[in-house]
Order: sequence, then C-alpha cells, then structure tokens
Amino acid sequence: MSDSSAPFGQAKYQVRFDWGAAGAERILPGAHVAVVVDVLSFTTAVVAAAERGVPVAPWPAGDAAGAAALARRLGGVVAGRRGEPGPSLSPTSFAGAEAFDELDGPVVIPSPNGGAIAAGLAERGLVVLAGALRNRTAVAEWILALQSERGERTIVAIVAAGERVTSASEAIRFAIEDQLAAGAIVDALVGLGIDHTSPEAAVACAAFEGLRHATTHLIGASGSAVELVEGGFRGDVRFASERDASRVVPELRDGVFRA
Ligand SMILES: O=C(O)[C@H](CS(=O)(=O)O)OP(=O)(O)O
Repeated sequence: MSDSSAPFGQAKYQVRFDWGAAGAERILPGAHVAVVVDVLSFTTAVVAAAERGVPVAPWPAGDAAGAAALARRLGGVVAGRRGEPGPSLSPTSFAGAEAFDELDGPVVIPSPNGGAIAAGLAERGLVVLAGALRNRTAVAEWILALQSERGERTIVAIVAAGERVTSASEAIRFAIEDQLAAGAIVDALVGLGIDHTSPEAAVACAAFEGLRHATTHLIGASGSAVELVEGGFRGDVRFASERDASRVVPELRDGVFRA
C-alpha cells in the first residue's frame, strides 16, 4: 500500500481521483469516503437495484464458487448472465421490482471491474459509495451531509473502474463514461463547496464541464456502449446516461450495497 506522502497519493487534496484497484490504493490513505464509478455497468446496476430497494453484494468475476458461497451465506442469489431472466449486471434487469419481492438477501453481482474494486474496498475502515451519472448530485450531497455530521474536512477518493484488459492483468482500458461520471461527481462536489481538488480530479471535472451537453451522445458512442449495443443492450446505455435521474446513494455496509 502506498503511503500518503507518496507522489501519486494526491495526499494534499480533499477530492482525489484515480483509476482501478491500484489507483484506489494510491489515493486511499487518509480518505474517509471512496466513490466507485463504473457506469457500464456495475455501479449503474447497483444504483438501479437500490432504486427498487434491492441490495447488491459486489463480487469479483471469475470466481463462481466464491459468489455462490457468498450468496448462500447472505441468503441471497447470484446474478445471472446479462440478458437472462432475473437480475444481472444489466441495470435494466432491475426494472421489474416485483420479481425480487421474495428475495431475503442481496443479489451477488460478479463484476470484473467496479464490483472487484468495491469488494476490495470493503472492511477497509472507510465509507464506500456506488457513484454513477444517475446519482452524481445525490452522492455529492450525501458526502456534504456526512462532512457536516463529522464536523471536519472529509476526504473523498473517487475511483473510476475503466475496464481491465484481461482478467489476469491490472492494465486498464480507460473508459470515457467513467471519466465523465467521475468528473460529474467532482463538479457536483465543487458546486457544494467541496472544491480542494487534486489536479487529477480537476482535469476529470473540466472534461465533464466542457462536455456536459454532449455526455449522452459521447457515452452512447463510446467503445463500451458500442459493445453493449451490439449485444442488444441499448436500453442499458440509455439508462446509464441519464444524469441526476436518481436520488439513491448506495453505501457498502457489511459487504452489501444498500441505499
Ligand atoms: O458491465 C460490463 O459489461 C462489464 C463486463 S466486461 O468488463 O465488459 O466483461 O463489467 P463491469 O465490471 O460492470 O464493468
């Protein structure tokens, strides 16, 4: 783990920004809140589930037995594959809330990017939130309220997931939907006076500010979206691109995201 004086720790700043699990480790020392951003699709799915009152447990993809064991322990179910009936990484799979009425525990969602990062941040002694374009203002307001409650400067580490190039590699394909949503969260924080941003956070914010009228188009044309549309999931892209459509702020407690 990096120490807070390391050059890449952004340690002087209240609002920090980096990419992936390794980036999270760089900016975590001293942080009180981590916001994981994986617009296509994990954190948007978590927000969609929370909008329907459905808790979600993150799990790194690639360990099916571990996901099943976690679901058994929590009394929940493992998400299916995208497009199958029932809950999945597809945010719109949570549209039929009644389908989950019988569920006692959470939906365990294996996810190679945002889910893996969030699972790695559990039990680390800081608040972990799911951030997306849908809830970016709600997330910022939630952090401001936490800061008021704590009565002291609250340090925020925003972690964009991007996409791991292979499951065996930490190399990341930077994803513009995560860059824009992370910048949108910084923008909302700045608007509330939480504005001591690192250069990395300031650049993400400037990208969002400069392109704020084009985010729907840009996200829809991004590589991640093209891949999803080709797979028949245009609705997920549209849903994930809706800015400030949601007031829910899922928080990771005891390994489960709940609003
Ligand atoms: O949402 C997704 O499709 C991705 C799966 S993959 O990286 O494209 O295989 O997962 P996520 O962890 O939500 O980015």
